Order: sequence, then structure tokens, then C-alpha cells
Amino acid sequence: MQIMQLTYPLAPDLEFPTPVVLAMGFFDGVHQGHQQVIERARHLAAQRNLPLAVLTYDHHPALVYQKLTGDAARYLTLKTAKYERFAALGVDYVYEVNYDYLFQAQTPQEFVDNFIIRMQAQVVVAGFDHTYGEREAAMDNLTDYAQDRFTVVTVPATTVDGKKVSSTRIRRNLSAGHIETVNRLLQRPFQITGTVVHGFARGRTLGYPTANVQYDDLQRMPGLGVYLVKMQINDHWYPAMASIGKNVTFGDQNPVTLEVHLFDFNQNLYGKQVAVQFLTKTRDEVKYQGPEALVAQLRRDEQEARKFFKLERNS
Ligand SMILES: Cc1cc2nc3c(=O)[nH]c(=O)nc-3n(C[C@H](O)[C@H](O)[C@H](O)COP(=O)(O)O)c2cc1C
Ligand SMILES: Nc1ncnc2c1ncn2[C@@H]1O[C@H](COP(=O)(O)OP(=O)(O)O)[C@@H](O)[C@H]1O
Repeated sequence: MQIMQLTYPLAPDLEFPTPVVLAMGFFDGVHQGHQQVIERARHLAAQRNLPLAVLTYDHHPALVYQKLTGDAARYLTLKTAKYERFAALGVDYVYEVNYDYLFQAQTPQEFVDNFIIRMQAQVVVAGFDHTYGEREAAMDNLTDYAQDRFTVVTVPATTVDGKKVSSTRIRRNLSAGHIETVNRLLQRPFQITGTVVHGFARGRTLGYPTANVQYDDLQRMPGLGVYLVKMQINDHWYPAMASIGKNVTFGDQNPVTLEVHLFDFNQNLYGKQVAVQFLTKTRDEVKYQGPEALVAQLRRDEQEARKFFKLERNS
């Protein structure tokens, strides 16, 4: 898969490599609905013997209109993860446009002429609620702007439990710790990546060493609480229990950290690049009277986790 980074206005002599079928969207999360759009585009590309391109943006479009802080600025899938999903769905080209003030100020017709036509799109595929250009034109009008130069295919809403699948719905469920719902809407486990860094070296004294996973500040995370997860180290996935929390038993001012205790495992992980998949939330974070009460709870957490993963106790 080839990635082309583009800024508006495109250089007059910039040439796109080939006619394509073009799927358009921001695709945060690459959820079931997004997958339907890209798969539809892939089938059309195969029928016409054309490569499949995705036109997407380098950051959230809303960033141009307003100050985004906290979770509003964060993503379900960071760029690398998003592009990995695209590649897995058979995308040949990613046309990543820098979404800036001037780009969004184009009229819908200008956007079509400056981008879709320049990209030699033969067919343009997008979800039913996709918009483009400064007047936020709808898919219904795209055929008018196309002026017979390409075909428009609009993919209807994908629904789960009678409700539209959307990035907003997934974000809401993620914050609420409804991981099973998130994973159903994504059609895969919610996953983040990071680096194992040092904490306060307290975990080992409790009998529960925890890998502190430092993740990107722009990564959206599940709400605070205790989770059953799998952690990937060197291509192997290990069952584990994790806490996203402020270690409230040990003070009121701690930052939020992701800490992962792996079962039947004893290796130095500092500096390791890891991935963490979230499977279910088991409880909220609790402030205990002291380390003994926390350890007693961690033992119960471990029992529950071992049952979930069908792991024998080996010590
Ligand atoms: C499964 C799990 C559940 C946890 N639950 C709590 C909790 O309810 N309350 C709390 O204060 N800390 C909780 N912790 C975090 C521990 O306080 C933390 O792992 C310990 O302080 C070690 O910190 P360190 O890695 O900085 O050494 C939990 C950790 C894990 C792995
Ligand atoms: N079963 C395990 N689960 C998680 N980390 C482990 C495990 N066994 C050993 N480790 C190592 O121990 C470290 C965590 O120990 P801990 O005392 O919690 O220190 P820190 O506060 O630096 O995280 C991990 O980063 C990893 O290198």
C-alpha cells in the first residue's frame, strides 16, 4: 500500500499514478460501517480491474473550526493503526490530505474538480452521511458535481442492535467501559500500542508486577477501571489483567496510567513496544485502605481472570 501526502492546492504538475476506485472518509476506528464502504469499493475496483484508493485526512476535520481538548482531540485509531486496517482491507493507495482552513473553504464543485478529478477516480464510494466542501455537500448531490465524469456509489448505514454503527457510538461505549459492544461494532478487539516504561517499582512488592504502557496522548482510551486484556510482545499474545487508573490507593494526585500484569510471566519488559487488546471490563478502580486490601482484591481479580482465560494456577 502506498501513502501519498497531499496539501491544498495540489501542485499543477503533480500526477496521480493511475485511474482508481476511490473510497472517501475520515474512518476513525475503521469500524463495521467503514469496512462496508471500503469493501464495497474493493469489489467495484476488482470488477473494473482498477486499484483501490482511499481519500482521507491527516487529522480530525473539526480541528479547523474549534479548539479540541481532552478526549475530543483523541482518536479511536491513530494513523498507523488506521492504515494497517486499510492495508488489511486491500487498499492500494492512501491519499492523505492535510485538512486545513483553505482546503475546507473549497466549494463542493472545487473539491470535486481539484481532488476527485485530479485523482482520476472512475467510481467514488462513501457512506450515506459523508460530506465534502465548505457547504458540507451531501452524497446525494455528488452526481451533479461529477458531471458524468465518475460514478457515485453511496453505502447505507450499517446497523447493530437496530442502531447505526458510528465512531461517536463507539467512543461513548469505550468511555463507559462497554468493551464487548465496542469490539462488536469494530468487528475486532479494541487495541492500542505503546512502550513499557518505569513506574514506581511498587507492583513487584505487591506480588503483582505491572508493565506500565506509555501510549500516545492522542489515543482514545477506555474509561478508568480494571480490564481483562491480551498483551502482544514479539508476536505472541499473553493473557493479562490491566488497570487504567490513578493508583488511588497510593495518593490523590497520580496521573492516569495503563498497567498490565501478565500471568505466569517473568521477564524484563522495559523499553518494549507492545500492543494491548481490551476484552472486557471487570470493575471500577477502588481506593483501598492500604496495600494489603489492594493485594487481596488483586488475588480475587486474578482468580476471575484465570477463569475467564481458562488458565490453571501454576504456582
Ligand atoms: C488488575 C489491576 C487492578 C488494579 N486495581 C487497583 C485499584 O482498584 N485501586 C488502586 O489504587 N490501584 C489498582 N491497581 C494499580 C496498582 O495500584 C498498581 O499496579 C501498583 O501501585 C503498582 O504501581 P507501579 O507499576 O507504579 O509500581 C490495579 C492494578 C492492576 C494490574
Ligand atoms: N508478570 C509480569 N507482568 C508485568 N510485568 C512484569 C512481569 N514480570 C516481570 N515484569 C517486569 O516488571 C516490571 C514491572 O514491575 P513493577 O514493580 O510494577 O515496576 P514499575 O513500577 O516500574 O512498573 C515490568 O515493566 C516488567 O519489566
